[in-house]
Amino acid sequence: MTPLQKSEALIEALPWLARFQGAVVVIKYGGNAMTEEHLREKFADDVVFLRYAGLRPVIVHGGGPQINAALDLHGIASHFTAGLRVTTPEAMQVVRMVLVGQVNRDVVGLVNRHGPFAVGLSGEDAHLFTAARKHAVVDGIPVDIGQVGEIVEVNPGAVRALLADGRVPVVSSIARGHDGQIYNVNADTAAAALATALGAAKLVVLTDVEGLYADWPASDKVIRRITAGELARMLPTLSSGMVPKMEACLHAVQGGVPQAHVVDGRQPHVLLSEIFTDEGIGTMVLPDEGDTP
Ligand SMILES: Nc1ncnc2c1ncn2[C@@H]1O[C@H](COP(=O)(O)OP(=O)(O)O)[C@@H](O)[C@H]1O
Ligand SMILES: CC(=O)N[C@@H](CCC(=O)OP(=O)(O)O)C(=O)O
Repeated sequence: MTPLQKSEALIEALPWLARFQGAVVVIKYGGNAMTEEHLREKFADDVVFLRYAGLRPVIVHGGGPQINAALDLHGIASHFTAGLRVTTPEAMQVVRMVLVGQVNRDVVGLVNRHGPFAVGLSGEDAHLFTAARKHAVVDGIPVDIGQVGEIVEVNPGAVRALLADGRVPVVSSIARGHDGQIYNVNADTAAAALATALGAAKLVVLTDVEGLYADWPASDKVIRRITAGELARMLPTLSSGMVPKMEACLHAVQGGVPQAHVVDGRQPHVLLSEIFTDEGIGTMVLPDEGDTP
């Protein structure tokens, strides 16, 4: 690339830099998007780039595959119902240990290669997330899935304080309950709840597929744009991990977040491509017409 081409590439980002100056962007970093080291480093570089460019990124991370591996080592089998982990008290200890003690630390460490930006938080900290026990619904029937939580309250004060101090909050999706228990919350759900509570300009979900496929697994045609109403109608047809992911995007836009995106975390620098170009990366979820804030 010549110096002129480099300058032109930077100038192309100008409208987006102006538009998102000071904006909070919540990034859901899925466990499946963090399996390769060179991609993990590029992800962290992008986050720090956003911070230096004047945006206020917040990371909510997952860790499904990492939890599966740790449960395996403990001789505990992994079971999912409607995309949610069936979480026994025994499994809950492993989930918390892996998310808060391992994955959160790794993400904080990657971002902090660039300076003192990232601060890790569990959703339990400063009452960030309060959850109630959630049941999965299978064929219209509620099914007990153990210590899985749905978020009933978000207290984003600690995250706001970190943002005001120029930090990059890195949040694990564990919540405390009013009943004194700890709960395992799906990380997509947690990211959407936090994006809504912070009044974020965007929710960006990094996963291991290009976006929402129209007719998966029969076809891999990516849906580029979908409105909340269209997505609500499509939700009952979705399976596995896409259920909580697309529910989360729907709740975010219904909660006032102007746009939610599902993008391919296997693509290097996908975060910058999504925020600074207009080329339609992945799937964009928009509010219904008339609901635009
Ligand atoms: N309609 C769909 N479009 C894309 N992926 C789908 C769809 N339905 C189910 N999936 C599955 O959902 C997976 C993503 O969810 P999940 O494994 O929970 O990701 P993450 O760890 O990033 O949260 C995809 O890898 C794919 O196997
Ligand atoms: C209730 C529930 O399913 N919790 C998830 C939390 C981690 C997560 O969501 O990780 P990914 O984003 O990588 O899938 C789990 O235990 O796997």
